[in-house]
Amino acid sequence: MAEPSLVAGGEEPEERAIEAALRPKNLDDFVGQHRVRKQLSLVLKASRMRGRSADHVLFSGPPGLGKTTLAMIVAAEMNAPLRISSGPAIQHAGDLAAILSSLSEGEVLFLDEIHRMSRPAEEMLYMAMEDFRVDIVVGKGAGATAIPLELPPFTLVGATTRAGLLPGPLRDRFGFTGHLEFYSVEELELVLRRSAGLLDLKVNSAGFTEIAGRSRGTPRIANRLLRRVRDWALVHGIDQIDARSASAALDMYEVDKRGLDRLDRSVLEALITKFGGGPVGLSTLAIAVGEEPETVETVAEPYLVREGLLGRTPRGRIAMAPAWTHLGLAVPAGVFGQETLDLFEAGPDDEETSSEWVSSTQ
Ligand SMILES: Nc1ncnc2c1ncn2[C@@H]1O[C@H](COP(=O)(O)OP(=O)(O)OP(=O)(O)O)[C@@H](O)[C@H]1O
Ligand SMILES: [Mg+2]
Repeated sequence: MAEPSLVAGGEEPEERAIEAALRPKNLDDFVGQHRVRKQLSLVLKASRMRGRSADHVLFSGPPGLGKTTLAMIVAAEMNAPLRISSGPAIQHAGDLAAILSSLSEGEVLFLDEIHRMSRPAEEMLYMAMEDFRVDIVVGKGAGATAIPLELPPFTLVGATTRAGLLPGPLRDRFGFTGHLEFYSVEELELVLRRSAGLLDLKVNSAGFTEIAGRSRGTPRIANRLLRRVRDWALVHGIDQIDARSASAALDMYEVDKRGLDRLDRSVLEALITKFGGGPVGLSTLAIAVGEEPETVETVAEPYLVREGLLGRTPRGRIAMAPAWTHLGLAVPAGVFGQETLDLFEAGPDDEETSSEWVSSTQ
């Protein structure tokens, strides 16, 4: 199997440590997402004025856009302690009861990947969110009794890459939902400027623009590419990074002008050269590029679909007209353009193509 992609990245501890170091610590440092930021700021300010813990908050959106960062900012802005857990870590209602019963007044509980919590835990959470109370069940079968337990007021901050998978009753119990959008190139330039300052790196405006344009609308990717450009500059003895050095560095890492990496391009190349543009089934396509179907589906496809380069149809994957152009090939007659893709996207209950963005990590 190929090495982890630069764009999809990995979960190495070093990676996480750097990510933590670059995280904005307050709302003023958080770039972009103006609507969410303004609304959240108001919610937090009002709770501070009332002297109460803030309403429960949900952040949704694709990976790497700042959900965890915002959860930490909520706690910081409320001057409250923060407890972190996640849906997959809470498999039994008892796991959740243990966390809830040890919260202190005003504490912020961050539940990442909240859509992956077990059903019984989820039901316990409903009551905790609404009434600040849980029923602890003691014993089994007919002799089981529920002992009610009062909880101190707390703020739940949930994060999910798949808001569509959250049950309605859970979604309704959040007082505020912030949906994060992909960032513009200009916003990513600001993210990069801030990170370059923290990393003590000299980059000129054109250099920032070059990196931002290849970052797939995602701050996490922007920061990652910046670090690779930094390595390249160091090795090549370059002091001030400009568009040319940024571009040479990212070309070397095989991240192209559109943010596509090696895997993305080999998927498109295989689709076009081996299968005449498709349709071809996912597993056949995956074999052709020497990857697991899941990797192709979750790592490469979401961005290719978003960029209008690849279409998912009931009969398999197809290359869209811009895919030929992107690879420098002439578009053959009869190839699907964007209008046709929109037709496929219209299917109401095909989750992968709903307007709600679908995580590339699940
Ligand atoms: N608005 C922003 N301004 C500056 N930096 C940001 C912003 N949003 C995200 N980042 C940076 O991107 C990195 C990833 O953000 P974060 O971990 O919050 O994403 P996430 O939405 O929680 O992703 P995941 O769904 O994978 O958990 C952080 O290290 C942070 O430095
Ligand atoms: Mg996160």
